[in-house]
Amino acid sequence: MGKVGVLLLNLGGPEKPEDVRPFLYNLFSDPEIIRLRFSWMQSPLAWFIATTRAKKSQENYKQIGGGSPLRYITETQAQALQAHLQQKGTDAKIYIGMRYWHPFTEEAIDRIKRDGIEHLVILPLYPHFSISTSGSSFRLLEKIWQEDPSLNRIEHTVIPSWYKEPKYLQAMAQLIAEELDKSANPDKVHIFFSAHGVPLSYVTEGGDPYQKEIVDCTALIMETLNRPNPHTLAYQSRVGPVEWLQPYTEEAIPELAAQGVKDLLVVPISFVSEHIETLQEIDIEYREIAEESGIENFYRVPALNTHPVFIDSLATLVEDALKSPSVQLSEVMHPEKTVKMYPQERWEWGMTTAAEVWNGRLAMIGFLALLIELISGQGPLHFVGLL
Ligand SMILES: C=CC1=C(C)c2cc3[nH]c(cc4nc(cc5[nH]c(cc1n2)c(C)c5CCC(=O)O)C(CCC(=O)O)=C4C)c(C)c3C=C
Ligand SMILES: [Fe+2]
Repeated sequence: MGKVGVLLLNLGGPEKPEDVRPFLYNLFSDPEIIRLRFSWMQSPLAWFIATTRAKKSQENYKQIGGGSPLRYITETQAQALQAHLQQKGTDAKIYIGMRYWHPFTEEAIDRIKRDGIEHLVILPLYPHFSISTSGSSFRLLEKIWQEDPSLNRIEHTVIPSWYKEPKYLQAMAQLIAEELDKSANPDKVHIFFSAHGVPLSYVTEGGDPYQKEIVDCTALIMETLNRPNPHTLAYQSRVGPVEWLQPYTEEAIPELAAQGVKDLLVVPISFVSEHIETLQEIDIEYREIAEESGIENFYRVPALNTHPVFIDSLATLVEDALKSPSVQLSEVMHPEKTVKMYPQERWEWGMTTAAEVWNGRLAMIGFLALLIELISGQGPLHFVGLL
């Protein structure tokens, strides 16, 4: 086999306070994160949300040292994976492609080309598929491939999701068991799986398999753990006014406390690395909510980071992908698939729901224009460079 590369995909995170606003701008500019009918609205809206959210978000990052550890952890995972693959007899170079911050996916592809990689395994560091995470990165890669025909000489294969990989499940169960055993009464601890949420419409309208994969994964981890503890699954990190997957973590914790739970072990389930949503949101915000509601012992399972069994599971995924028939980006993202990246709406005349939605949208556009003018001191036409 010729030169092998592995592209690890992740979201990326701001490394210092000044990075927060541009990072948020990149994130909210992504149509897979905020779905808008008019693409020209995406940039002004991303600018508006990034500007208004930056201060709060910077304060959160300050509580964990000023920036996200995601780049550093992903780099150590990449080194560990490269060394482990080498040990097992597979010579592969590992690349990191972040979606919204450095090192960007585009930079990784440039390096892959420069290094003359002939076989590329595309492995998202998200065990579960969501339109908003792996889907968004695959969509970007598809665009990069379409714009650069020279990439077609690289044979690529995609691993869309991999939460069933037995060593991944073992690593999760091992970490949970270690935390349980720190408690005075391990069997009484309530295991609380906290997954990153997504807007409900991603699942109900967009066909995102994310919720199903999270539910399946939770059951598989409990089966692998093989302990008698009660458990709950809830969703964290809601952003904006729309309904997200429920139950919400911040509501489920007080409910458990009201039912008499005193020992709670939080398991971050959608992430494989420590980042703001484990270090700040769970360790600080949810701990506070838990303690105020009467939970006496609040524990948290660490993220997998470079856990050797987890690195072994990533290596197995890469080895299996190289041996199996390739899965093309176009197959994962094909519009005929049940996952709809941009849900299409059908227009009907009359006093229909579609008309109501459109009236609401036009009103929102007017309101947004007013807000932009209030904040920037310039009207929307100035803002988009037309005046
Ligand atoms: C499986 C993981 C993730 C899903 C699903 C996901 C969806 C999703 N996220 C937002 C909004 C934000 N996410 C932010 C940061 C962030 N999110 C994930 C993972 C998932 N997001 C990671 C790994 C990170 C990076 C964390 C870091 O350490 O820097 C942020 C920025 C932080 C903040 O201001 O709260 C936002 C905003 C949406 C809207 C969404 C689904 C549509
Ligand atoms: Fe997120």
